[in-house]
Amino acid sequence: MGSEAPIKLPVIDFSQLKTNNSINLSIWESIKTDVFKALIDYGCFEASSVVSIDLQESVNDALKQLFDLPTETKLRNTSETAFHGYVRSPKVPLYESMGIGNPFIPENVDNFADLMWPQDNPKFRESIKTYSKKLRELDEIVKKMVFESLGLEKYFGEQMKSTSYLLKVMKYRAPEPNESDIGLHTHTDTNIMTILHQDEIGGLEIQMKNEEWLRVKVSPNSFIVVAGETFNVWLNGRLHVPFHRVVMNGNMARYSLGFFSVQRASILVKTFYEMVDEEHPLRYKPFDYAEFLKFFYKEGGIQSKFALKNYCGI
Ligand SMILES: O=C(O)CCC(=O)C(=O)O
Ligand SMILES: [Fe+2]
Repeated sequence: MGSEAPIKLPVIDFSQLKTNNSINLSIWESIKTDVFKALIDYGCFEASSVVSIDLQESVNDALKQLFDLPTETKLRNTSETAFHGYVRSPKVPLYESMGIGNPFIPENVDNFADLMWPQDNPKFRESIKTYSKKLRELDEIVKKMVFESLGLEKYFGEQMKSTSYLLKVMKYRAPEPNESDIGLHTHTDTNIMTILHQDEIGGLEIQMKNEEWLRVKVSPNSFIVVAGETFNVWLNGRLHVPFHRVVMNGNMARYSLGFFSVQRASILVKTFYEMVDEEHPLRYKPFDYAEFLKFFYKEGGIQSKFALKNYCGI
């Protein structure tokens, strides 16, 4: 009675993977097994020790400064892609977000910083640039491990070239006493993979395969790596793609960020031929991710919990 251990996400430590800048192969193999299993069983895991506590703290400070800017300044963050610039919406009243495309390209961070702080903010620039490089490295490592686990190495380089990235920074204000505590509604990520970080306030909840909701609490410099629907289209549904949401509690604002990898427009998302056999019949038709996003945002796909399956499922 009450003795069942609470479910916890698998924790995978990447800090020993490289010694003197070269990969330790036996550690690579052991982490690879854990990563692949976690993405099949949970669709996510905690990646620990990817950045230093100091770097994480300077990014946390940067986010607070950014969201404290006047709304008219934040509105300068625009994008051709819906929801990639500054977002505020009555549908998610606690939520506010901004985006930097391909943030490991220094010029993209500089352009964003120039818009927000014409008088300059060198600390913001430097911390976001270093941080984004680390996140991109983690993204590549995790994907390479999954590709290797399934004998798909030959596709890896090509897939990485057809990927673009978005660093989305988010603030959730605390709800008023008569307001809902939902910060972000239940959804799956439709992109390839997301690397999330939340501050000490917490609030991220992930649904397990048994439908139980797990309130995620991780170390201050850890990330939660989450498989997205596009990844599962490539792999014909072999991964678990978890529903997740943000539920606020307490009276403090919450800050989080997500490093989203997305298939570039005009390069079709399609299942690898090797992933289809009698036991695994083809589950998805090829599609263009940018076209899907138009459907998602304009034709009400966003209302559906199964938007991508509705769009391209067989
Ligand atoms: O703020 C968070 O922790 C989650 C954000 C999220 O799930 C998303 O933007 O897709
Ligand atoms: Fe999400």
